[in-house]
Parts: sequence; structure tokens; C-alpha cells
Amino acid sequence: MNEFVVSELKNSIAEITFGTPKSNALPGAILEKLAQTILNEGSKEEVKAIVLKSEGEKAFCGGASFDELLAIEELEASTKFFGGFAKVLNAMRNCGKIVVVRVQGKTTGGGVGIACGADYCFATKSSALALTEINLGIGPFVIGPYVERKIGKSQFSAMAIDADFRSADWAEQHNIYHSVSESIEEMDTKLEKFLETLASRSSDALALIKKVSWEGTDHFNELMPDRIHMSASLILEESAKKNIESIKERLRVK
Ligand SMILES: CC(C)(COP(=O)([O-])OP(=O)(O)OC[C@H]1O[C@@H](n2cnc3c(N)ncnc32)[C@H](O)[C@@H]1OP(=O)(O)O)[C@@H](O)C(=O)NCCC(=O)NCCSC(=O)/C=C/C[N+](C)(C)C
Repeated sequence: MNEFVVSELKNSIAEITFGTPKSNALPGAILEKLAQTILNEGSKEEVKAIVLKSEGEKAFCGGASFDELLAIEELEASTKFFGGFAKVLNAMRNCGKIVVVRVQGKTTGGGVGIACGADYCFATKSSALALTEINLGIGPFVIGPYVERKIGKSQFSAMAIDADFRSADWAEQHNIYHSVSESIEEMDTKLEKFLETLASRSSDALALIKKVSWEGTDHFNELMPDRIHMSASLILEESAKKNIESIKERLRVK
């Protein structure tokens, strides 16, 4: 599978799908394209809502691409890369349309950020999630405000410190997921019905719901440069590269 972002308009809903061969982990080019596609679709009058999904039946998103992180050698490149996550979340927040996220499997790091950037999130029972950044020697700084908005500061810091997986049921109890299904088929049936209803709603009412839901988040813009710098500088440490190589090896032999 090549890396891709595609979008398709179905019954007034823009369906955006991204995919990469390694657990839908995200390289910089895909982050840029994803952010731009969300903004483009959000600006179209005929689009009532956006549904964001990833390819395949396994992981929803493995977060930042290890290969891209390993290739980064200087601050300018790492700042651009981590800034890509900020752009995607910012696009979800500011695109003017309700963003529904479909999580079919495990999600980590930046992928948790995408689930938390949703206005409404569908998931399956197998969609456990973890903030694994500390395993690499970085932290969930850029996605932090979005995760905190859903689960609160205490749960956010616990997830960031222990890097352990939480279950889909836990994520539902903590306001990240709004619907958890036993299987992908069941989730898709529920999602289809939900989108059909959404498409029949007033565009003006949906736009206002979006607006009030994100009230009080304007300061995220001011937080981002510092947050991006935290990860961007930590990833340049030699220990971060060693950590990534050992995680890759652990995943290869598991
Ligand atoms: C839970 C994961 C993602 C998926 O588990 P699985 O059981 O479905 O698949 P498996 O572990 O067998 O992995 C399949 C292959 O995918 C490769 N992989 C996984 N994640 C990545 C990645 N991030 N980059 C590149 N490749 C990845 C894995 O090595 C396997 O390849 P091979 O078949 O061995 O060749 C599970 O894979 C997992 O836990 N992965 C680690 C996830 C992780 O730690 N991600 C980085 C988080 S840091 C981050 O996202 C930072 C974001 C920046 N910011 C904070 C600014 C948002």
C-alpha cells in the first residue's frame, strides 16, 4: 500500500480516508495533505459534515512515522514535522464542519490526538489507545490540549506518564469515544445510519454546535509554537533514535 489521503462526497458528507503501509503511522507529507483536505472539504457549502477514517482493519493510526522520525537530523525539519500534527488538529477544530472520526483498531500517540480532535467518535471494542510518546523520549505536547479537553488534565498526565493502553470501554467512559461496537461491521452500520441523519440536519445548526463546542480553545494557537518545540528538540537527542530502533525491533519480533 502506498501512502495516501483521498476524499469522496457521499450524500452531503465528505469522507476522508488516509492510509500508510505501517499501521497508518503518519509521515509529514500525509499530515500536510490531511490538514489541507480537511480545510478544503470544510469550506465547501455542499458538505454538511466530515467523516475521517483510515485504511484497513487493524490499527487506526500508529502516530508519528518512525521512519520519518529517524530521518530527522535538525531542528527545522523536526519543527516542520511536529507542526504537521498541529495543522491537522487545527484543521479539525477550525474547518467549520462537524468532524466524525471512525476508529477501527488500536491507536497511539498522534492517532489519539486525531480521535480527540473529533466532534463525535465511533470505535470498535478492539480500539485500545495509548500515549506512547514517552517510550520514544518525547511527550504528547502538541496533542495535549485536545486530549485534555476530552479526559481532563489528571487522566491526560497519567496516560502521558505510564504510556499504557486504555481499553475502548475506558475511552467511552472518558468521553473520547461516543459509540463502541463489537465489530467493524456493527460500527459501520451504526455510522452509516448516524451520517444519514446528520445529512438531514440544518447546516446552520450544525455550524453553531461546532462553534460552541470549541469555545474556549482559541488559546491552543498560542500554545502550539512552544509545544511543537518541546517534541522537536527532544527527538533530536541520540537516545530518542535508539528508543525508536528498539521499539521497531520489539514490534518486529512480537
Ligand atoms: C498499536 C500499534 C500501532 C499497532 O499494533 P498492531 O498489532 O496492529 O500492529 P504491529 O504492532 O504488528 O505493527 C505492524 C507494523 O507497523 C509498524 N509500526 C507501528 N507503528 C509504527 C510507527 N509509528 N511508525 C512506523 N511503523 C510503525 C510496526 O513496526 C510493524 O512493522 P513490521 O511489520 O514489524 O515491519 C503498534 O504497532 C504500536 O504500538 N506501535 C507503536 C506506536 C508508537 O509508539 N507510535 C509513536 C508515537 S509518538 C507520536 O505519535 C508522536 C506524535 C507527535 N505529536 C505528539 C506531536 C502528536
